Order: sequence, then C-alpha cells, then structure tokens
Amino acid sequence: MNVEREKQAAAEAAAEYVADGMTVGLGTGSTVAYLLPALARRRLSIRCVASSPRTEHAARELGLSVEPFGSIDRLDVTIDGADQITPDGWLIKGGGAAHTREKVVAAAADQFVVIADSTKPVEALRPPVPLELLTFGLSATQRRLRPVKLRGVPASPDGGVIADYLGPVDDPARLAARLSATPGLVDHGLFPPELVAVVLIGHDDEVERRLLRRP
Ligand SMILES: O=C(CO)[C@H](O)[C@H](O)COP(=O)(O)O
Repeated sequence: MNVEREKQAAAEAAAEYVADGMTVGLGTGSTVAYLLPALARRRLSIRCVASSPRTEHAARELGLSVEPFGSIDRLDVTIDGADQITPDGWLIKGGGAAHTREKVVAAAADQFVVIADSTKPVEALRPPVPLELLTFGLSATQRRLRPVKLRGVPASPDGGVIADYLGPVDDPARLAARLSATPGLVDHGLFPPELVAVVLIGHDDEVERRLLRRP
C-alpha cells in the first residue's frame, strides 16, 4: 500500500467532479493538497472558497481563484478529506483542526465529495472527536464535555480553542446531538451521512467510489 499514491488517486478522481463555471469548496489536509494541483491543471474557470488559510494560500499559489466565503450563498461542490469513514457514511474530521469551517463549506455544497486513502475506512468510529470551543467559559464547557482534552495548538481562524472529546462514539447521532447542544461548543468533527454525496477511496492505483446521496 502506498498511502500517498492512494491520496493522489482519490484527489485526482475528485477533480473530475468539478466543471467550468462552478463554485467549489476546498477542504484542508494532505489529501486536499493533491486536489489543488489537479484542479489547477484543468484550467477551468471556477470560483473557490477555502476552509483554512493553509488551503487558501496553497490554492492561490497554484493560480486558483479563491474568494472570501461571505457573499456566495451556495457551492456546487465541496471536496475534502476525512480521518475516519464508516460504511454508512459517518465521518470524523478535524485532525487538522479545520472542522468548523470544513462543515460550513460541506453543508453549503450541492455535492460533498470525500477523498481518502485506504487507512480511513473503519467499521465503527472511535475517539478522539475534534471540537472547537469558545474561550468564554472554557473551563465550564470542558467540565460539561468530559472526558475532553485541549489539543494545545493555535486557535482557529475564528478564535476557537481546539480540543478533542475522548469518550465513546458508539452512537454517533446521539453524541453529535449532545455535543451540538452544549453551550460554548462552536462545532464538532462528527459529519453525518446526510452531508455526504460521494466517498472516493484510493486503494493502491484504484479508486473505490461509494455513492451515498444522488445530487
Ligand atoms: O479534517 C481535516 C482537517 O481538519 C482533514 O480533512 C482530515 O484530517 C484528513 O486529513 P488528511 O487528508 O491529511 O489525512
């Protein structure tokens, strides 16, 4: 297994989902790093929004047009990586701490395409689940979310504190509802299958395509 080649194969397959004139959400991470040159090579006329300063910088360096995500109210497609993917399409994202913005660009898209290498599919989700927390009331929020650990990385571009929930993830829908209902939590890295249209997984040189939702 060559993980880098698998990431590249999945990312290049995902670039084919983008057509001229589209608005495109760009995720964050090492798999997305292969998507950006693949998109740039296609020389399409597209408008992109980026889920992180890292991606924005890399995309601009390659000549892609990146706009602020303020006045564009929908995206045609968003493409992003994932840390864990279950057979029914639940994801854990946020290994790179960008999950809040990543969820915003995924939810704004008609089609959310997930790209991954063959180490990402799992039978069942397991901790950690990335979190973003407000600094205001941080200790009280941490207490409500126990077991939780601050990651000790720089704040998000929106000033949020990055942490990880370390408890069981046996029932992702229930946990997602509990996390979302916790005051002081900005967002969490559990992405439900309803968000996901397609999952592309690299297996050596082949790409497995899992269709979850038709556009
Ligand atoms: O959620 C993410 C960043 O917040 C990434 O998409 C996820 O961590 C996968 O990253 P990689 O493609 O580097 O394995």
